[in-house]
Amino acid sequence: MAAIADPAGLAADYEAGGAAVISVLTEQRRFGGSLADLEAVRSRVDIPVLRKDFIVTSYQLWEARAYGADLALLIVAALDQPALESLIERAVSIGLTPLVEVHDEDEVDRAVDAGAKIIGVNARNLKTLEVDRGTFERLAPEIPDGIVKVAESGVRGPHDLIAYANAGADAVLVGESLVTGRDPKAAVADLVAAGEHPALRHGRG
Ligand SMILES: O=P(O)(O)OC[C@@H](O)[C@@H](O)c1c[nH]c2ccccc12
Repeated sequence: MAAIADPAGLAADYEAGGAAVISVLTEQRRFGGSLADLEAVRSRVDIPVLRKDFIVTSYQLWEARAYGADLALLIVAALDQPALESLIERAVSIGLTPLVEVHDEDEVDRAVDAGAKIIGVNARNLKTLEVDRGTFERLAPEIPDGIVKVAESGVRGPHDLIAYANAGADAVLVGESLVTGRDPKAAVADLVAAGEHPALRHGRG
């Protein structure tokens, strides 16, 4: 994955471009992120910040809160069902909104059963890092109405965002294409404009 020289500066560009939430990868060993990045981003932007990491203990939720996160990613594949349930509950109780990440039908069921209110369908296989853009379209119908649906990974530009929106996505989580692009603020603004197109309002918002 691309290294980010100045995460807080990049986050400020995303905010200026109209991003609704900033996701900060804090996983160090595989992805080179840090809690210092989370703290730096938090102090630079006014919009909500998501801690993106492999969270498996409630301590990591407290940590997320202490370093300024508003949301925390909970990856279903990394957790057994009792752990998923207790981490969702704990997150909510300390004022963190959980974004519950799934990769297949079985994980959707587990997320729903555990009480997830926001589910992210990650098109990227976390073992191979390969992206299958059909994943969201396949899983979205399995997610009950009333749960916010986030399409994660693989958004190269407005075209992919529109495809996800047409498949039922309420939001998208975008990493690589913004990190490696030339003008992150303009790239976010293009995505936001595409997402606001009236033709995409299928009875939502
Ligand atoms: O870089 P992309 O394809 O735009 O994807 C962003 C995000 O979905 C992806 O980075 C991600 C989602 N969940 C994760 C968990 C761990 C590491 C990375 C991720």
